[in-house]
Amino acid sequence: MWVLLRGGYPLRMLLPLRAEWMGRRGLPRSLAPGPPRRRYRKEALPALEVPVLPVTATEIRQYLRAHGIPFQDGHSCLRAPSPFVKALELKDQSGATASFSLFIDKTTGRFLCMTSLAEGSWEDFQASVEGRGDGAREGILLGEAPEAEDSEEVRRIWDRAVPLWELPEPVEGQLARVMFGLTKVTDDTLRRFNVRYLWSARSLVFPWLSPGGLGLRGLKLLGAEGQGDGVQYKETTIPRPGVYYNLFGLPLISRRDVEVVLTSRELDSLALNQATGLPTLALPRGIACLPPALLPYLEQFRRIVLWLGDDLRSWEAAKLFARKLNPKRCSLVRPGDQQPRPLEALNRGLNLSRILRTALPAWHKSIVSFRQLREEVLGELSNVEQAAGIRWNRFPDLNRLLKGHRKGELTVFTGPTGSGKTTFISEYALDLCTQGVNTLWGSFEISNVRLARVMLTQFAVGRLEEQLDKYDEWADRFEDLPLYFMTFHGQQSIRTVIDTMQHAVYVYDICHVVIDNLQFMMGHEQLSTDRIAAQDYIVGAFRKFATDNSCHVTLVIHPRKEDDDKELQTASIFGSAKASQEADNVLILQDRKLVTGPGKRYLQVSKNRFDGDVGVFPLEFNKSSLTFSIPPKSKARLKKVKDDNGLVTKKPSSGKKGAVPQNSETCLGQSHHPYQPDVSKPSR
Ligand SMILES: Nc1ncnc2c1ncn2[C@@H]1O[C@H](COP(=O)(O)OP(=O)(O)OP(=O)(O)O)[C@@H](O)[C@H]1O
Repeated sequence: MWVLLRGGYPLRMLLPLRAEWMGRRGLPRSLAPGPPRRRYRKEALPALEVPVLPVTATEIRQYLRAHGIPFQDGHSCLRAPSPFVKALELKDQSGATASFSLFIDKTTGRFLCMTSLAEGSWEDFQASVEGRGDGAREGILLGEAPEAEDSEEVRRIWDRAVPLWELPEPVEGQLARVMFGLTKVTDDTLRRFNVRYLWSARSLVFPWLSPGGLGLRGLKLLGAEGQGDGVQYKETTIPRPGVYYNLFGLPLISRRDVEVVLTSRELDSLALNQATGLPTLALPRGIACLPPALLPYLEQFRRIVLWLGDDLRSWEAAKLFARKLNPKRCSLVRPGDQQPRPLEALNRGLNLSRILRTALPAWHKSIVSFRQLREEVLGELSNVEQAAGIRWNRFPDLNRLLKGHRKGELTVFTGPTGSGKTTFISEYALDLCTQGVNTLWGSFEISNVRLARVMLTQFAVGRLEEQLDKYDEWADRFEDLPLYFMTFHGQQSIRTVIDTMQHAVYVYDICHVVIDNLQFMMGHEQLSTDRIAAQDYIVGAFRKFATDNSCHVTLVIHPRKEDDDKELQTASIFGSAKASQEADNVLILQDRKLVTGPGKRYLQVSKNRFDGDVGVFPLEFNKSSLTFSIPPKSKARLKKVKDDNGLVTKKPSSGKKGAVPQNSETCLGQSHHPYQPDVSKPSR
């Protein structure tokens, strides 16, 4: 009997939020479309103390060759005969292809057998091949997983939902079509994709079906609400988003299809398929992520066109996903006026096939001409606001100075010991995370539990100690944030940390990594020259990582020892000038009072490569919610100082020319928090 599976290497160093400290619903769940996965014994999941090195595609190939296992090199996976098929005595139904039904992810080594649905880590695979499997300890295939906890609810909703044309009141069907922009989508298309409507929730219902179309694994409900002139859509998935892995449209894909169009919404897939007749698939969580667990299902396609949406964020997501899918087989539809998202294109009477023909190859050689870049530049110029990045909800002054949070940048953050660096950076990252920025935390100094407690308090904007009855409500919402933690504590080697970050980018589409703080990667060098050289090397490694992976890295660095009564400057960052040279942004938490301010801390942007705006704004700390916010009607003013070197020139702060008035908005003490994702839910 073949045995599987324990978590693969890097997953052990990454802690998804739900895994340990929130794990009320932490049942093992399968990660890919298809019938329920086979489970392994939970107790077979050992806590790993010694980090195992990640595997490379070359090592996987060498291993397979050394053990006489034939394989085919695919786009993102290697395909090999599945030992699990033989072990389970499953019939090989369609010849050679089915016999090569084991997909091994080239980046992580994780495997999935498409026939038996056995899955596991690279180590599990090796253990199985080498016959090291001691069934009891490693976890024997237990047969079908028990029914998921939500399955009854899924079935109940599905049974109550009906096709749009079967609604008792035809006018309801018409109304729904208008709300969802489906007036041009035919009944036939809706029937093929098995789309229903749940009248009581005024929601469309998209099923998550197994590849054969037989089993029902989950549902996505899409509600629409009129808002002003437009319509606001709201998605609900069962199971919850973190484990909803439905490639919508999969049952309609034939084994012979060699081309597919990926969309970010089910409605777009319907429109595209109807207008072009091409196979289409919708990603389960839109542009938020492309989980590697879905990659085996996309291996058969020689060409993949990504048509994800009509804004810059969709375009950026398409470029990132193409890397994972192998850019050589990907083409991207660029957003533009005449290239809106597919459903809108259908409704506007545009020719969708023609738009698809304009898709640009995702693959670039290392040297490009301006001709290849000109469209990209135009995209940025015509979407200036989006190109400036994601704006903070809680820190409007940061938006004024930095304009937004952009991919691929390195931010260095410093401040005196104990000034509140971790507390501030936690809220700064949380703000972005609640807006869908997939975030990875490396907290080497304080434990993940303590950090998560701070974050949860900031998320709820209040002390939860005194209202434990609200804990679950907040924790449930917090759990759905795309937030992950490295499980490192104390000194770590930079190589291990970068490898783990790399893995997280691949698996969770991480766009923001927070490292608190750099000193924990510097080893134990005693000599100050060694320490400075070590720091330069580490800063260089993070810089390269940010650029290569289009991922923002925020790096906390301690300042050098300075006079207590002096303000910190860019040059006060510990080490050589390398950190501030490599950084795109330098933020300093100053704990000396503003000259004109009320004795509060303030944040200084002392370097901003994006457009050069630098300056300071006051922060007010709220001890019960652990949040920083802007004091209402503060007399303190924002200083805007431009300096070519990125160094701050000290200037008197009040009443100066060029000063920007302080935003008087405040979030504290309000029962309604504009930055909460869903304010109508729990009360405080
Ligand atoms: N502005 C503030 N005023 C008062 N207390 C604060 C403020 N900011 C943070 N704190 C509190 O001070 C303590 C230390 O904060 P934090 O760990 O964020 O500081 P730090 O600068 O990261 O520390 P270190 O230099 O040790 O890394 C925490 O208990 C936090 O709640």
